[in-house]
Amino acid sequence: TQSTRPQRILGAVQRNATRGDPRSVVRAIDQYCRNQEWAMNVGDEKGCILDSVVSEVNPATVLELGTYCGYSTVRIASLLPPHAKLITLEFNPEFAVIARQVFAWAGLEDKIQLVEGASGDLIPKMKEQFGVETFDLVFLDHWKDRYLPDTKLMEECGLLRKGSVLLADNVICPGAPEYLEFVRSSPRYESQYFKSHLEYTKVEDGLEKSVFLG
Ligand SMILES: O=C(NCCCCc1cc2ccncc2s1)c1cc(-c2ccc(F)cc2)cc(O)c1O
Ligand SMILES: [Mg+2]
Repeated sequence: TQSTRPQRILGAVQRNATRGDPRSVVRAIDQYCRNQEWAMNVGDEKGCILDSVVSEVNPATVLELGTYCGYSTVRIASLLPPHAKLITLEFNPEFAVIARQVFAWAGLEDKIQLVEGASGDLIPKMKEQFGVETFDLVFLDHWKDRYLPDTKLMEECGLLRKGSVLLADNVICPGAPEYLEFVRSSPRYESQYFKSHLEYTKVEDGLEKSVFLG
């Protein structure tokens, strides 16, 4: 039977990356998706911006919305301090199966908790079910029309504190216009745009970093 793109990405990791070496996993996925077939990983160019924000925030608690094959999850987890906690939400069970194997290959499964389900259902359960107080960093990379409602939901659920950082992928392509308008005009956020390109292409895209002011 025909393999899926996530299965082929996992194959590229298992063939080309070294077990327990997260950077080699990231490199193997980037080389495959740049040379063989495009996939919606944040990619190497935007990935460097993600790395710099993670290093600057040095978060103890991270929420990622949208796991896919776990490329950005591995990038983030490889930069976290020892007892930090990364929760990543994935809606598609087939993606989740692949991502868990990518985390295992990278040797990061102890730092990452993958939860399957829709962000709108899971965010209200974060405190009681996952023992989370607030998130120091949130990486938004799921359905683009959920960025704004889920940001409002995280505020309502008390999951953001003064200084929490939201980092949103794809604010230009595919685009999240309502989200951009909100974080750039709200007095409760300090926003900054990092211009880049859509993964593995020359198309413009970028990341929006927004600090919650409380
Ligand atoms: O859709 C994208 N990403 C979200 C996938 C949706 C997965 C979800 C996870 C989850 C978890 C919890 N609740 C609900 C959800 S829904 C996406 C798309 C492109 C793109 C760009 C140009 C194209 F021509 C074609 C695709 C590029 C990207 O970097 C993306 O991130
Ligand atoms: Mg994306």
